[in-house]
Amino acid sequence: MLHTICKFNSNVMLGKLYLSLGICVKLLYDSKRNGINKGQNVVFICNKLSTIAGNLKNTTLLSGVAYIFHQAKRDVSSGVQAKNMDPERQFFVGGNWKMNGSRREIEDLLKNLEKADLNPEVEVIVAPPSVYLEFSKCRVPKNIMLAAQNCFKVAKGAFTGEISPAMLKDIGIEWVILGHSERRHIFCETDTLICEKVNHSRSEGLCVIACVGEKLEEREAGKTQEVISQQMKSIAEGVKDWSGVVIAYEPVWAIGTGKTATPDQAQEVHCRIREWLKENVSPTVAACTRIIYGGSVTGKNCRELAKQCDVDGFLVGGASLKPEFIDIINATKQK
Ligand SMILES: O=C[C@H](O)COP(=O)(O)O
Repeated sequence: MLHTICKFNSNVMLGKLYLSLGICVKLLYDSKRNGINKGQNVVFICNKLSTIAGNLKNTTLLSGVAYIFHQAKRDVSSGVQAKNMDPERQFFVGGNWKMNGSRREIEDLLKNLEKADLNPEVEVIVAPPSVYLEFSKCRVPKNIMLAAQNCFKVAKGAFTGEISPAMLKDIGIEWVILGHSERRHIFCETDTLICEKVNHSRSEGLCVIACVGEKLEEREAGKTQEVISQQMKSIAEGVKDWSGVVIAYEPVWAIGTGKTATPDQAQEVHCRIREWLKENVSPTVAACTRIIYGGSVTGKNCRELAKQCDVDGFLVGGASLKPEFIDIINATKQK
């Protein structure tokens, strides 16, 4: 896609070429950082270029931008967008450290990740306890991003013990986990509150890993689909721009229990979540949104789970504190 957009004609001046290439690379980088997948890149870059072109005064730069804009638009109308809408979703692995770790342990975990041979095609985040986010920010390897494990629904105020998306952004954090079952069931967070948190986080520019999942009794009562649909509905009500949202399916009965969902069970629910997105949001969002699995993922079971066509990664708890986290990150490499 980048190749297509940057296809210059030989009579474009070298200066314009470099300036324009620089903008393309920057925009592509921004689109990746924002969690935008290949399918959305052309549209994203078109929109950004039109904004830049609208604001620029430098005529040389403007002509370079206009040229790329023209090329990008032409490619969109000639079907490049449609081709890239194939669900090529970048594999995503998150490590949720929950309420674990000390400065020393976190330093070791990050050093081990830095030394590891991680598949560069996988997007990796780790979520330390909030008190260690800034400490981790100074030590996290460049190829890994940080997430908070929670945040509140407003920017500031009298909310003792809470942290806001604005505060997370202020210290350079780009992701947050919301709606985790431990927040739902131990801290009694409702769908309404989760919706408000998702909405506020997205509006502040934080990317969100939004969790859904049924309890054992709900599964046994045949209510999995109903529960997941309700949770998806409240999350979706808080999302206008899906480019920075990852959905984590975490069956509550599989979290920290050693009872992993079978690959078929995971695939069945992931497929239904994608169908839900298709019917209730849009086919594009359904095709581009990563749906990751969480619940007793280990170095041993990750490869079979990763083979499922709608499993786009993992949210890992216990095993993210162990060396096997590296095998989980590399699950697709070892297929
Ligand atoms: O956020 C992660 C999930 O709660 C999974 O935890 P677990 O891998 O320890 O089962």
